[in-house]
Amino acid sequence: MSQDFPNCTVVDHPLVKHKLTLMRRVETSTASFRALLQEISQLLAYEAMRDLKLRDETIQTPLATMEAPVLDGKKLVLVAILRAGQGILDGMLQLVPSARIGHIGMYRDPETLMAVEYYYKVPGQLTDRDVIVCDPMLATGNSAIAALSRIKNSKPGSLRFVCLLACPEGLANLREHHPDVHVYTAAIDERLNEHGYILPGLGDAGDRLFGTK
Ligand SMILES: O=P(O)(O)OC[C@H]1O[C@H](OP(=O)(O)OP(=O)(O)O)[C@H](O)[C@@H]1O
Ligand SMILES: O=c1cc[nH]c(=O)[nH]1
Ligand SMILES: [Mg+2]
Repeated sequence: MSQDFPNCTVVDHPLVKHKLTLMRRVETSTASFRALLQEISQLLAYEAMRDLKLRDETIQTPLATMEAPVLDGKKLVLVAILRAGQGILDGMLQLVPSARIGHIGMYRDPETLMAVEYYYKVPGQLTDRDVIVCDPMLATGNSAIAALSRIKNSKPGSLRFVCLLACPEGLANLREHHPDVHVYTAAIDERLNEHGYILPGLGDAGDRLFGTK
């Protein structure tokens, strides 16, 4: 848990730190950025999924019968905040291919920095499911707050948020609106600039992931 933000776990691992540094570098190509985001998302998932429930199943090894733990992938719902959240979702799906998927389309109004929703498709029945909302950037926190509020209407069994980079302003805002939602991130950067971008950050995650600039 982060010292200043009890609602946040910084996944503080050399592999995560190294890959994040590569992603931050301005000269990193779109192809590398995409591959790195998938890889780092799997490392973040390792922590974010640590307390998922298992059930025992009777299996046969070559030598014996045993009760062995299995995940119920269908109980897990991964929700990407479009566009950039798709990069995290793709990485996590490789670990839990049977997870159910949701998409929330949102963009930030550049003037107000408020989130504008343009798409919502999430499995309807969430009451007995673990939901992980994915978006690489927690900047003002407005997009995450809006997405989490929307999902809470369906009363999920549990709800957590995974990002790549957070900042103090976004974490404080998120904590104020959703104190019950734990955040997993690779790093907490210094601050926001006057345009609502994370410093030092990595720039515009969506544009870097999809090569749109
Ligand atoms: O915490 P916030 O201040 O709300 O900022 C974070 C949001 O900004 C980015 O999305 P963007 O609006 O650029 O959309 P995109 O993913 O389509 O590029 C990012 O992927 C988050 O969704
Ligand atoms: O630094 C930031 C802030 C919001 N969205 C991004 O993609 N990057
Ligand atoms: Mg963007």
